[in-house]
Amino acid sequence: MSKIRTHILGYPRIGEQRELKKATELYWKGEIPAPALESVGKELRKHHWKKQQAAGIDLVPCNDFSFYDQVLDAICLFGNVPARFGWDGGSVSLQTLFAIARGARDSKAAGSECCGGSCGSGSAGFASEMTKWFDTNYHYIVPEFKADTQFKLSTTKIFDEFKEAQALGLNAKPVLVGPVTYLTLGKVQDSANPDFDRFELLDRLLPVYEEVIAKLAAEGAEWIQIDEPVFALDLSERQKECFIESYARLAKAAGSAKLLVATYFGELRDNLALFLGLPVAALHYDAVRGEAEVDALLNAFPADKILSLGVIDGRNIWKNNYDASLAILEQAKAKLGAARLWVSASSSLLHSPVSLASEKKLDAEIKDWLAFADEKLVEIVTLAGLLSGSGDSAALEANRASQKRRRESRRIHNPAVKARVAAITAADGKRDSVFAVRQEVQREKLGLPLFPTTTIGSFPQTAEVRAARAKWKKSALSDAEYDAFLKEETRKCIEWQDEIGIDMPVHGEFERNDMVEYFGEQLEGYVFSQFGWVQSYGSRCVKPPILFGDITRPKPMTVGWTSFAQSVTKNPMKGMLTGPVTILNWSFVRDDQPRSVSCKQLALAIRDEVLDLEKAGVRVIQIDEAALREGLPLRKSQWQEYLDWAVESFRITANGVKDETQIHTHMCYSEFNDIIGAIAGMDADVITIETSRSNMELLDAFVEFKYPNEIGPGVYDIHSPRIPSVEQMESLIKKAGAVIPAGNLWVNPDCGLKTRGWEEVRPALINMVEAARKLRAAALAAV
Ligand SMILES: CN1c2c(nc(N)[nH]c2=O)NC[C@@H]1CNc1ccc(C(=O)N[C@@H](CCC(=O)N[C@@H](CCC(=O)N[C@@H](CCC(=O)O)C(=O)O)C(=O)O)C(=O)O)cc1
Ligand SMILES: N[C@@H](CCS)C(=O)O
Ligand SMILES: [Zn+2]
Repeated sequence: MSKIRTHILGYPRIGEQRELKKATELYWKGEIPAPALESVGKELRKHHWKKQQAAGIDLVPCNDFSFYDQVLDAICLFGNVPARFGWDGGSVSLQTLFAIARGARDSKAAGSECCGGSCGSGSAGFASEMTKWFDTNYHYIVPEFKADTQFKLSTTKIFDEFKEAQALGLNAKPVLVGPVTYLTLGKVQDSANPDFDRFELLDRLLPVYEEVIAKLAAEGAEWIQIDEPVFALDLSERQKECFIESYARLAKAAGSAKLLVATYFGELRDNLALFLGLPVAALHYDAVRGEAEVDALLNAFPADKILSLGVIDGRNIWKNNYDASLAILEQAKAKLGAARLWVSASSSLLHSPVSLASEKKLDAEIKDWLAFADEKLVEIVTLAGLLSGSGDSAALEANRASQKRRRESRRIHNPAVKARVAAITAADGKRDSVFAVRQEVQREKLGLPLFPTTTIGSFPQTAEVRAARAKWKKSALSDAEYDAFLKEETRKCIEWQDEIGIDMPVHGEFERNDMVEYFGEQLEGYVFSQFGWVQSYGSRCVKPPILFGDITRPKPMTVGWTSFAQSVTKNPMKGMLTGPVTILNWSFVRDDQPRSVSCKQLALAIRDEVLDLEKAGVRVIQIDEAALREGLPLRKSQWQEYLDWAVESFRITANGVKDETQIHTHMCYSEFNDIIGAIAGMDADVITIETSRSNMELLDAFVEFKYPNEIGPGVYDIHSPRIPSVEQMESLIKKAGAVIPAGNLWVNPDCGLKTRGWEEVRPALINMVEAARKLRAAALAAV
């Protein structure tokens, strides 16, 4: 029996202890030079290849490493650098790469980047936009196109990393984002030609792909992986034509090298025939998200190609069920034969934490159910071995036993929670009165001025705050000391808000490591790791908590902090919670029940918190749903079903309160046009949204829909270190005021202030309050 080959599409780049994050941030601060950062990158790549090799992976990827983002690497590879960065047309430097991602104060000195997000449009080298990668919590840099965009080979990274692997004795598989995905993910930013069709650029882009592929082939690459995850989306005829044209040309350019085209994150549906017809040697398919389609795929699979089946979930942390995977793989083997079948993970392992090895505190019972990236490597190799008939039958038995332990664990199932979900009725999601009635009651109770000012919740998570938490976690700071420190931070923050005249203060979220992890840590049914970091954008990482069982809230989670905060001020304090949909979308969630059920369990737990806050006298409660939109399925036909249960979950959470309690929600970086009906259906009294960078354009959806409730369109771009002036914010509020009734309009930043420094936040909020005051005075004078 021939051996079945194994490979992965990509490996996490951050390092087991986030070495890449730490080195990159030191470089940004000027504390280490570029060669030192390069050397950390090189060591990490070597370490990652060695781990894959040691696990027995046959074909390791290269160029999956990145100092920031793989799409940004492609932007640099193709010389698609926006003109504002002053690139001289030579090899794109690391400085320019970071400037595209983070902004450059001076386009001629593109290394002097200035922010952790992106600079506002007033700055010469403002950063390129960043947006989420499909339905993940990973963000990529958006390529920018103009009608006259030209492409030319402009970096050697992909060749250098291939050679680096060669020098270590590995014939690695270079990975590159595909041309149709690249053009689809980019945006036309051309004021002279706003309607330019970006797919017109294909003919200019393909020669660079041909050059890269031919060069890799000449250097000895046996396989080249081209990622085309847009196959999981609804494709236009134009995109389909682009696929045909692209791969006819790339297949010719490959020469002695063989191409593998990878799709992941969803089913192919009506793109199946197009995918299977690509003139390439191998195709990768996500058999986790696309399990229901495997039959159709196998029945139509061409006789001349290799199929790479991703049976290990690259997006979640559960140990693979070997029996279930083997059933799929056996079926594929029977159709294609062992020589034409490869075993892999569904997607790149970029979306998985690195390794379980350093998790010393993780609950032992639950740890036995998990597999992070390193454990997934072993799973891939074990499955291929079992399939080849040479496998480790003890491993199969151990896997069966572990699956059984998980299935039967008493810790997963809580009959009371299941009964409570089953007993949910429409009344649970309904306020006592309609918005117009509530608005009157709340106006009277809260006594807020016109254009009330507030913020979104977090204040700067300074190095001091994070260091105190780190010390407390290591027991170098006692509970009492940490508590006193946090109280002092909170008190100072609230007093300052009162001093500058913020109408509705927040407590600042200093006690929270992350808006999702913090709640996960306090809910029963969750465990959390120590080092389970996953890259979110650039050097920023998140540590998603692990939702493993039925959810309960053993005790109030935020009432103590919010009550303390309220005691500091006479102004109405806004209590701050993360909503069930966002907690779900930013957690690793159980795979043994529908997401909708987990979401409703979370909704009931957060509802209890909302009601406890109300009981404690908190008159305003914000329930953040930052990730509501990103949870939308990739196919439009599935949107409504998701929106139905997501909105219902929010309503269950929020709507048990009295009319006089004001419910806020918040959403950042969302396009609202196509989901505005669902947002209105949430029936929050106030919604705050991110609008400043779009110059209030994102408000259009609310205006067109005649959104009835109150709105706080952001007037301060918190991704930028720039301090907005009173006039800038005044003009944004006026713009909003022209289309939203003045009595419904709030004044606030786009999002939380946790990534900003106090030196930026202080003047920006003082200006914001002043802008609101001026407009208030003008409005009163006009009466
Ligand atoms: C709004 N966003 C969020 C997303 N997902 C979430 N789960 N949460 C979000 O807020 N997705 C979309 C966006 C993405 N945006 C961001 C913004 C900022 C970050 C970020 O700052 N991440 C931090 C890690 C945050 C954290 O949990 N920190 C912990 C641990 C801190 C730490 O590393 N401590 C060190 C010691 C430090 C010292 O001694 O000074 C250690 O333990 O070794 C904490 O605060 O306690 C990051 O650093 O990347 C992410 C996404
Ligand atoms: N309340 C959170 C929302 C972020 S989306 C914050 O202010 O950071
Ligand atoms: Zn936000």
